[in-house]
Amino acid sequence: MSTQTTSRPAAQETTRETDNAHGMFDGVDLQQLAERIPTPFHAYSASAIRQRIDELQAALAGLDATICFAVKANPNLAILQLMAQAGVGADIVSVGELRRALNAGMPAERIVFSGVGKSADEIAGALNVGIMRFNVESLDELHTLQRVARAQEVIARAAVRINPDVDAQTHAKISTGKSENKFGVSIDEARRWFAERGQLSHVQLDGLHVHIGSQILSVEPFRLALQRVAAFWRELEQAGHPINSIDVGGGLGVRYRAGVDQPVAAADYVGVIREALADYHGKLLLEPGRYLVAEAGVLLTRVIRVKPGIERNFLVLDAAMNDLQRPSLYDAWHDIVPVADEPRPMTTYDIVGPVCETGDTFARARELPECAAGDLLLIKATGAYGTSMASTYNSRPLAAEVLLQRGRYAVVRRRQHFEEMIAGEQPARNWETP
Ligand SMILES: Cc1ncc(COP(=O)(O)O)c(C=O)c1O
Ligand SMILES: N[C@@H](CCCC[NH3+])C(=O)O
Repeated sequence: MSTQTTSRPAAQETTRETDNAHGMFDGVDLQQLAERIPTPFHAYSASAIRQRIDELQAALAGLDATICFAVKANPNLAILQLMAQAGVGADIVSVGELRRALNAGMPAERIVFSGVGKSADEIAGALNVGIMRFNVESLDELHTLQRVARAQEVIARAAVRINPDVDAQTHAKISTGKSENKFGVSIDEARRWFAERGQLSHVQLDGLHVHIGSQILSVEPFRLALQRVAAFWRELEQAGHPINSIDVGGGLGVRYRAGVDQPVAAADYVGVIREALADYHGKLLLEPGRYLVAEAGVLLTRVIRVKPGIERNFLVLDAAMNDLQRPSLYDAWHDIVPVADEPRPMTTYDIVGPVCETGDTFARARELPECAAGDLLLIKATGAYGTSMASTYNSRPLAAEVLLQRGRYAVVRRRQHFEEMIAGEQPARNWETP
């Protein structure tokens, strides 16, 4: 799919914190943990998240850069708190995410608002708390921002999201930087915005933003997109439109399949940013989501039963597509391993959940040590876009989330009660005419 063109070795295959050999994860014995917390549940390693933040911050040393974590990757308050404590801000796409970021202690001046569908109410809410910047994705949105800011008698800071027409070489559903995608505007359109920005009395349009997609495993798409943004920035400077902030988006890929995926190291990624924007000395923003949290998370699940099917052997787990959608939605690979480290003969299973559709499949024809009912398994690299995309499909309550740190654990979301799941629903009693 993509080629690794950098000379530096890719990010290390395992780290001390994320090493789950012998059933340990951030110093916690997962067998013991699963005695305390009913499966399925998500576990995150705080140490592994901090390690990723440190890696990226170290790579950015000397630059005027702020990391704004893409909240959509994992909006758990404890995760956001961890980010806030490390000086990381937020990239939000809804007022729900804004509220989470503020509740977690992220200062408004470290929050950027992206997305093609910001409503006037959402814009008003974000302006009210004084967020750092809006990444504006259409002319209509720019006019709405001007209108709302004027009504509030404030100046909104804005960046135009450029669609650079670059193929991120990733899954089509998570590619965002091609001209056929709904995101951003062309450089031609952005040029017109700047030419006419004198008409914007309440919007300070002085930023550029680009985000070409997610789970990107090569530096080349980043390089190409940034070169296009940099050329446009130079053109704007010469035309007398100073740019104070360039937001390079997120998209850095992670290792879902050991021995196969070769993620780009943070230093190489930042190297590309430094190179493409060598003559730019303003503020830099980054919006990584997956890179900071994916490999720091695992989904713990037990085998309900082994079912010999007509053509295949099925391993039926207590986790399902409602707990982790990625395999069903994108045919995504996640490594799956037994927690117990005993030698057993290998066998081949289709690994499935209890939900009533064939798409509820975590892996097809996967080689695993022979399993039995009650065995504890780990589905790996589920820290990003796991719980954030979870649902209660088949009326399965949302799973618990647990934060681990050097041998200790804290439940950061308890398993949803059935009553909570149906809260707000009611029989059709009071019929009204609109
Ligand atoms: C605007 C924007 N920024 C950042 C991200 C985070 O992406 P990732 O999790 O791939 O780093 C996304 C999602 O792709 C996005 O749409
Ligand atoms: N939900 C996607 C990533 C989407 C990125 C958001 N812009 C995934 O699980 O891979």
